[in-house]
Amino acid sequence: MSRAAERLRLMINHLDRSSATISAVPTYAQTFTSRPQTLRFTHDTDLLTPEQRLFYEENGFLLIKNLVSEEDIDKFRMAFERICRQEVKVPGLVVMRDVAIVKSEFVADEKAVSKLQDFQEDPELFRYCNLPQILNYVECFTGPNIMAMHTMLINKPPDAGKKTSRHPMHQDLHYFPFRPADSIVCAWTAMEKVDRQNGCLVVLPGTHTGTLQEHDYPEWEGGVNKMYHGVRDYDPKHPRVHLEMEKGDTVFFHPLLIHGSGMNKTQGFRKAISCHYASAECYYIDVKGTLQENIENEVKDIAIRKYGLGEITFKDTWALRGRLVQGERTSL
Ligand SMILES: CCCCCCCCCCCCCCCCCCCC(=O)SCCNC(=O)CCNC(=O)[C@H](O)C(C)(C)COP(=O)(O)OP(=O)(O)OC[C@H]1O[C@@H](n2cnc3c(N)ncnc32)[C@H](O)[C@@H]1OP(=O)(O)O
Ligand SMILES: Nc1ncnc2c1ncn2[C@@H]1O[C@H](COP(=O)(O)OP(=O)(O)OP(=O)(O)O)[C@@H](O)[C@H]1O
Ligand SMILES: O=C(O)CCC(=O)C(=O)O
Ligand SMILES: [Fe+2]
Ligand SMILES: [Mg+2]
Repeated sequence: MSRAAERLRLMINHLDRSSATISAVPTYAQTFTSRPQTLRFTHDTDLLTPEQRLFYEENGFLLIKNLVSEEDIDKFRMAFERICRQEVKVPGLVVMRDVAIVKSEFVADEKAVSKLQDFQEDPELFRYCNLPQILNYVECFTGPNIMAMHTMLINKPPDAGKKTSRHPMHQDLHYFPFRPADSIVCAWTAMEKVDRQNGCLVVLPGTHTGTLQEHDYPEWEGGVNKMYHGVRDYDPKHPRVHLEMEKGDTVFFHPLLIHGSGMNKTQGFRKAISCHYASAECYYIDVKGTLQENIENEVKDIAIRKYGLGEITFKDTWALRGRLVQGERTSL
């Protein structure tokens, strides 16, 4: 047994025996989730410290400082700018504009773009998903066979005055027709300093131990972006944590963790790059008749309308976009 594993075993024994909390483990969730008796959400790869494993088990997220170099982030930023200037055309890429500016005149400029989605065919941006230091952490949550299922570069615009720059509280699993949830993880890297002013991520710690909630468009007066569904009823009293991060810091989080982001009150475009990974052993599920049927219908509509695809299944919209990044492609 490795030293880290041995420390973890001792720690778990301690948890099982004692009702006291461990002061070394910073925990936001301990008042409303029971402490894990077994480790359900993490694998032992010798990378995570026992404290980090317990933190993720209890809170559903883990922030790693300074994981991606400035140099890489600057390169991703340049790749983003080239796409905005329309100097490259990337197959499958979805360029989204904020609902508040979408009706205004088109300008080929980063100021018109609020999000790039599905950049798996852009070699420079997709390099993010293959960064070894990211995959080493991802493996702790997915195991060794890893698929990159969903890619995004978010360029959160200054709020145009209608609060449309907010991202409602949601669970990413709502969008995914594959399981098990515990073998899925999102990596989200700040491309610059993100804080409450420019709309950092906001998470409800511990909610990853719950179930998938019903999602729908929130009733916001100023409008809501396409597909920005939110959890219909979440407990507004649940403690929230604002994840303030520096350039290169990366948070890994569980797809059931309820999270969103606040308004961008600055004049800058807040940038982050992210990838949702899943174990290649995950399997597709049929979401017909479930809470996810509304998103299935929306995604299928877009696939048909935008890509001129005939009948396509929700499952296939994912199978076509997913890419193997480590190990063997077995099931997804
Ligand atoms: C190989 C198979 C391909 C299958 C493709 C399937 C594509 C769908 C992908 C969606 C999957 C979502 C997965 C997310 C999973 C992770 C969890 C993340 C949580 C989120 O991030 S939720 C948000 C994710 N969704 C998006 O980002 C939406 C993606 N955006 C788009 O699909 C397009 O940008 C959009 C919104 C459809 C617009 O594109 P386009 O049709 O090119 O734009 P037009 O300018 O022509 O406008 C058409 C029409 O739409 C209105 N519009 C435009 N932008 C918006 C907006 N942001 N919000 C609301 N409405 C918008 C525009 O006004 C036009 O309306 P009309 O009434 O004038 O027709
Ligand atoms: N009225 C609301 N209904 C639903 N979700 C909301 C509402 N207000 C804020 N949120 C969501 O809560 C999350 C964070 O909101 P928060 O209140 O922390 O941000 P903010 O108001 O922009 O910033 P701050 O509180 O720091 O001033 C975001 O996901 C946001 O979309
Ligand atoms: O970057 C953000 O503002 C939130 C992104 C997010 O949660 C998502 O796209 O799923
Ligand atoms: Fe999300
Ligand atoms: Mg607020």
